[in-house]
Amino acid sequence: MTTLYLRELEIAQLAVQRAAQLTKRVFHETAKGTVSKDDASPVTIGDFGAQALIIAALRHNFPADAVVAEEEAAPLRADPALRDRIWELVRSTKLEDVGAEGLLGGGVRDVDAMLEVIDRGGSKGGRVGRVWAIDPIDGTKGFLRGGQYAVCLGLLVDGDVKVGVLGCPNLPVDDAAPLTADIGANQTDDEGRGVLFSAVVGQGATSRPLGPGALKEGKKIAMKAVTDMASASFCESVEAGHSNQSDSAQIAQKLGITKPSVRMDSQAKYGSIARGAGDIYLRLPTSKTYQEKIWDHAAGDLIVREAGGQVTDTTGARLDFGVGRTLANNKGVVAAPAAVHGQVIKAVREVLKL
Ligand SMILES: Nc1ncnc2c1ncn2[C@@H]1O[C@H](COP(=O)(O)OS(=O)(=O)O)[C@@H](OP(=O)(O)O)[C@H]1O
Ligand SMILES: [Mg+2]
Ligand SMILES: [Mg+2]
Ligand SMILES: [Mg+2]
Repeated sequence: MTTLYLRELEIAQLAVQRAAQLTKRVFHETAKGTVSKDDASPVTIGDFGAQALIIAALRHNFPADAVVAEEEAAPLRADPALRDRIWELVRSTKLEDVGAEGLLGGGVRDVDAMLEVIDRGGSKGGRVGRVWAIDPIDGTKGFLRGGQYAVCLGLLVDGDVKVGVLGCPNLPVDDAAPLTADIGANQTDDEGRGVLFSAVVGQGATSRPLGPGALKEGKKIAMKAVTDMASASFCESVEAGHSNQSDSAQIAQKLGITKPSVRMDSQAKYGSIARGAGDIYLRLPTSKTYQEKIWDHAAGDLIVREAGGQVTDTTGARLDFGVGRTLANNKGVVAAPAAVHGQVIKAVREVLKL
């Protein structure tokens, strides 16, 4: 039993590590090739490049698996200059460890293969079979602002998350480092930064340095016990449009939480609470129509649950990853240590009148 999903875990970790090397290069460039998508959200050359490298690694190792990924190649087909900038990044990003690079299949053949591989992320998802969920850069706005972002990869089997990996280049390596108020801006990936969170179902969650060298043994991580709500705080989005701020203030008041929320972009929030640096992840619906995307939650959901947490929507129902590309059956997210999750949900339901 203990070797279950071992190969999937190894490939996922290496694929995320390699993709994060690409995003780190873009993070340090002033011109990030930002394009605005139809929903007015940004995407950069880093998002496209990381998606190409991750899908290439998955296709080499698990050619029969379906892939649900956030980005598509259409804007690159319409803009050869943008396409060529991404190709240059993809072509030249390799793992230092030749053996590890070989395991990933050695990258992408040419520029046309890159466009093709990016568009392999268009699966509908669903309840049956193996589906990889990819967010090549989660928290693109944070990435552009110099805040937190994450490279995210999860494996769903028949709708359940079995493997989750999060690469967070701008979080401290040290699991015990406290979360500072300015974690959402002016971050670096200097020495001491860059962490890779992983989990396999039934086998716990770990953290280890993200790179650039060979991946070291992971350390088990666990959520911090919340014994007193007065010393706890919420971990929430930076973007006000992604989580309802006035509802969260009322919920905090009901629970007796007095500390301000820690604001951080991306699934770095899930990783941070899973290792006990933060307490409770709260994401409250801002609109009746927005459906959360599976790639924004799959890896984080498993990592938190394997670290001793519970992850549900605002009604207390588990996140349902088996209904397609979105979490159509869920509204919002509440992730907390198992012992206090029920108490948090009660307050959320009262305030949201659920
Ligand atoms: N309206 C609305 N409501 C909720 N969530 C939304 C909404 N619009 C976008 N998104 C998704 O939010 C992803 C980033 O989420 P976070 O809130 O964790 O980070 S951030 O503080 O907003 O950067 C972000 O992921 P990326 O696009 O990968 O950055 C979006 O998928
Ligand atoms: Mg996006
Ligand atoms: Mg995202
Ligand atoms: Mg993204």
